[in-house]
Amino acid sequence: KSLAIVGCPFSGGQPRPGVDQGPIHLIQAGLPSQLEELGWKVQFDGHHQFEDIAKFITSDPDIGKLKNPRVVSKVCEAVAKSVGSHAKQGVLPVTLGGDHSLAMGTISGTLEQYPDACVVWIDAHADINTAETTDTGNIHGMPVSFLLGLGQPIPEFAWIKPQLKPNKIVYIGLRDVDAGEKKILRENGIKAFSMHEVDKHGIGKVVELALDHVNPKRDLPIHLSFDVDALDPTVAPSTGTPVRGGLTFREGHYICEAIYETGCLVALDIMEVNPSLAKEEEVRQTVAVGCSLARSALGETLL
Ligand SMILES: N[C@@]1(C(=O)O)CN(C[C@@H]2CCCCN2)C[C@@H]1CCC[B-](O)(O)O
Ligand SMILES: [Mn+2]
Ligand SMILES: [Mn+2]
Ligand SMILES: [Mn+2]
Repeated sequence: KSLAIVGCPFSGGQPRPGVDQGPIHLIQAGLPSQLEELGWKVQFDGHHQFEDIAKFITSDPDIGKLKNPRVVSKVCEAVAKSVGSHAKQGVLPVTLGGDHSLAMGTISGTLEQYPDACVVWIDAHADINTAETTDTGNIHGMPVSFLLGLGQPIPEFAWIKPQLKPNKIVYIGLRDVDAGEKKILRENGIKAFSMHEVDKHGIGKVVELALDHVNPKRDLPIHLSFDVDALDPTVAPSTGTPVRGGLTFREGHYICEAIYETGCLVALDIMEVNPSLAKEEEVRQTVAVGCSLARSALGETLL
């Protein structure tokens, strides 16, 4: 079994510097050899993929509220090609962010190869704002709306085929959802397990219910997109938009272990590790949790 680590040194979907250094910190913490330890054949295409794209875009004025729209779009398009080509070769793409706007690329790539794939989105946020609903204009808060084809089409993002259907995505960990996003979730009947449901049912039941919704027969490919800010800030402090009251270390890892156990995982994203936002020990802790989440999603077990 082969996997390809797709390092995405990209921060254009949000304003805080440093998240582009997430991949190199995860790699330098030893992730490739940790995954080889689990029996994976690991390929890594280097730290500089996608970096030169921004150079060719000399001007990138806001489109409405959207910031860095052309660079975000072009980088995500390149990520889609990379993820799609790995998937086509039967190689499991492990995308390391970088901010969560990159999921427009990773999930587009997955759907190219696995049109029937479902998406499990682990996050404090829904990342489903449209150009009309976003308050910040930060595109890392919007990828799901593009993947679903919601809101007015934006020519610069025309490459994104709205292949994802509302009943093929499920969220776990939500606790900071904008009013406009709540409306979108409701109107589209999108299933979301907030931290309230996690408290109520326990993580085991929530994962079961989430998979029952998007993958009832456990026979569909799964794309797991994990934003480390889904975890409580005491667990993953060095991230761009921390929100209190998040998943425990174990709840986060349980989700990854349970997804691996389905045998359906075809793509993994570990996003929003920003190694420049906290003290050295907290950065180390956040990077370490990014690596351990990846290991758990890729077969590491406790016994
Ligand atoms: N919805 C958001 C957006 O910017 O669109 C607004 N939110 C920050 C905002 C601060 C004030 C209280 C309400 N929340 C961040 C989120 C995007 C997170 C992107 B992710 O990839 O980190 O999940
Ligand atoms: Mn390659
Ligand atoms: Mn996110
Ligand atoms: Mn988030």
